[in-house]
Amino acid sequence: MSPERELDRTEEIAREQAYVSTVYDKLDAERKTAQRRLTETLRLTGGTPQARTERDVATTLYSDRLAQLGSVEQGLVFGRLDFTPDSEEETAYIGRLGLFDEDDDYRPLLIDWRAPVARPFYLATAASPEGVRRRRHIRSLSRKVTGFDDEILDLHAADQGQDLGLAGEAALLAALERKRTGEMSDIVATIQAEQDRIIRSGLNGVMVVQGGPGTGKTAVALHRAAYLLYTFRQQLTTRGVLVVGPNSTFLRYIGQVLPSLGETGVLLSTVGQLYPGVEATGVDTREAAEVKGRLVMAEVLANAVKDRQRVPEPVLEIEYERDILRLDRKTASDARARARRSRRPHNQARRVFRSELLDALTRQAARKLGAELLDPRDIEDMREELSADRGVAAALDSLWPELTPEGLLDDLFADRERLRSAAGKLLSEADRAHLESGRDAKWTPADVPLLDELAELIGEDDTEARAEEARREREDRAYAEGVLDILEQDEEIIDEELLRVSDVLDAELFAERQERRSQLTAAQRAALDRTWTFGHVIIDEAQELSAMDWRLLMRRTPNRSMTLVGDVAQTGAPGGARSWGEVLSPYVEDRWRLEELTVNYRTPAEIMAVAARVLAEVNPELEAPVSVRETGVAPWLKRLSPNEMLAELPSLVDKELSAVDGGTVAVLSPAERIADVRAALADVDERVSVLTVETAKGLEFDSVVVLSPDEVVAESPRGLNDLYVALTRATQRLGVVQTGDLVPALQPLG
Ligand SMILES: Nc1ncnc2c1ncn2[C@@H]1O[C@H](COP(=O)(O)OP(=O)(O)OP(=O)(O)O)[C@@H](O)[C@H]1O
Repeated sequence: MSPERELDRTEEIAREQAYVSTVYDKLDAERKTAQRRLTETLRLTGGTPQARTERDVATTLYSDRLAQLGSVEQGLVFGRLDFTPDSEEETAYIGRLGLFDEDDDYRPLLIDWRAPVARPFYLATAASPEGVRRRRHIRSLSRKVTGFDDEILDLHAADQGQDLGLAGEAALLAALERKRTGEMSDIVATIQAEQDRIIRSGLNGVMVVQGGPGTGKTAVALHRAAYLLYTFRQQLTTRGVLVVGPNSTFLRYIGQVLPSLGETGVLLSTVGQLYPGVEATGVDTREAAEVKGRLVMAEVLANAVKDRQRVPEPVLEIEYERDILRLDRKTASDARARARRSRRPHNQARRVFRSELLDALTRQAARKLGAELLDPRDIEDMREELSADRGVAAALDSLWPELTPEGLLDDLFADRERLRSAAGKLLSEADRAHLESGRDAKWTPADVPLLDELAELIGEDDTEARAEEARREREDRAYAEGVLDILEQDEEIIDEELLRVSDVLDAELFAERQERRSQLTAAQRAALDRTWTFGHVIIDEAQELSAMDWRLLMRRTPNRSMTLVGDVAQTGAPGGARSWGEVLSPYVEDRWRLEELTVNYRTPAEIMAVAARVLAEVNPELEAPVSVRETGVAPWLKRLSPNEMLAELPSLVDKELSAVDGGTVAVLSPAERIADVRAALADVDERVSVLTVETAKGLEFDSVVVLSPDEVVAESPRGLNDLYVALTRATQRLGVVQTGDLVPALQPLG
């Protein structure tokens, strides 16, 4: 760069610094105001219940605002748009949130990246500039502007990224070259046009985002959550947004992205965490997980519940008051048919069944005593006595017991006969054997959708609990009103005191109601409530979900406002998706829209060439995404015996660590060898992760070493898909250690 141009740049940086500093000053002022208001609100005490509610709302509001203002510190201002002279727009600065100058007629100082005005920052191209003359990416470190990259959007200007339609190519490449830390970063400054369209797509309906590895599906999904919360805040804050990921390692990896965008009201969860009260820490065998995920399990479970609704074969004798009552098959069958016809879940229909049988037993007992001698009141008393009798209760329970989802599922998998009866022809003997032998003492993630299905089938008999709650509320109110009456009649009590007492009484009732509604955010409440339904659900790595997982998630999204992101070419789960249509048709038929991402931002071209050969073996019709960059570093392959591999791993990993100079390294191993590999790398640097391919899904590392690829392929029916996933985790370097046969697709490496 010539000295003059260098000087110009320095001056330009100083000008940008002055503006950016003004924006930070405004941020500081906003923080101070929010803090002051919060402190003032917290200081207030007493007042009417109405005032207290208002105070609670204000406290939440100011705390949220403070958290939001605190989260946008880094890279607050990252873009600037200059428009053509004939455009009506003025120069606009784009950043992580919107800030306005109240003293200057609310002139925007900074425009939130999600606002419609910011859109040209992501969409404008030389061919379609949208009134933009220049797009500038501002680089900064803490509050200091360190540089900028300009793009002049006129047709004569060179547009290097034209082939792939990249916006802000220099800033994008700088972001992609950055060393990975083990936590995903946001991409607000460099969102690309094809991604922007998906992020800002409307709230309603089911949208599927299909894209190969590294195309930014996860990034897009999270930015979409932030966009939807910004644009449809009213609608979404009450019901909340759920983001589902494949496992907790993945959730930790993405956990910081939304907070860094100032959004904390999103529940991140795996399917296995969506059944409150159950921690699914067990592990299924691959085969057991596959069987548990099949759609027929819904029928098997429905049968299992029906099997617990029995009738006597042929007569049940019940001892009652030194006599014997007889319950025959026909009476019980009629009662069962009536209870089932009520279409209520098992525990609620149980009431109908019991009531029918108590009627029958009362008639029988009355006949024995000579029914003509009894009046209706005697008969009613007799029914109550029968209902309270332990022997009778036990007999009725033996026919139609109260069930819990956990109890029933445990019994089903532990009892060969029960399972055989419920499965009928739906499961083969081998399938059933997988369910029995694959049992873990702990619940597994694949059990969770089964428990959820059972919770629907079994239901909860909350008649008494609800009646009790209503009674308590009535009593409290009556008591409060009674006391107030007394106080009003007592002339000795002065008005002020009367007011105070009435406040306390009402406040007590109010507090009780509040306790139930609670001050938690929608996301927090949703996490505690199995029957919660969300305003929008985003599912990442959606191709991995089983049919039973889908049933659970669809129950949580009755409005079908969903974003599903995934790649059917990366499906590793044996029960995972082969096509999106197949997965969705039971729920929305063909009413879903497909968006595709085509550019790979993660994996350099050299590595992608290797991965693409594996993909061609999976299915020659599938196309690998196009890499956005090259590194000039060829992937390496080493042939070693298994023992040599374990011995050499520490030094191989050390070499990779120094090659990525402060970046991250992953060693991806077949599941069979993972324990040995972990032991061999026990003392290694914390930037090294040792993982199976399954747990590496969705993650990325600067360098990846794949061990024994032939075993990865052999380990599962979708082994080639797994190998494809493994090879595409790298952002810079790839190595392969071969211990057995060479996988044909990797031949050119050797
Ligand atoms: N527009 C962008 N600007 C900067 N970085 C980006 C952009 N899009 C994607 N990336 C980066 O590319 C990498 C891959 O993105 P992401 O993990 O979202 O891809 P993915 O499609 O979910 O991949 P996979 O299916 O392999 O898990 C991440 O590091 C992400 O930050």
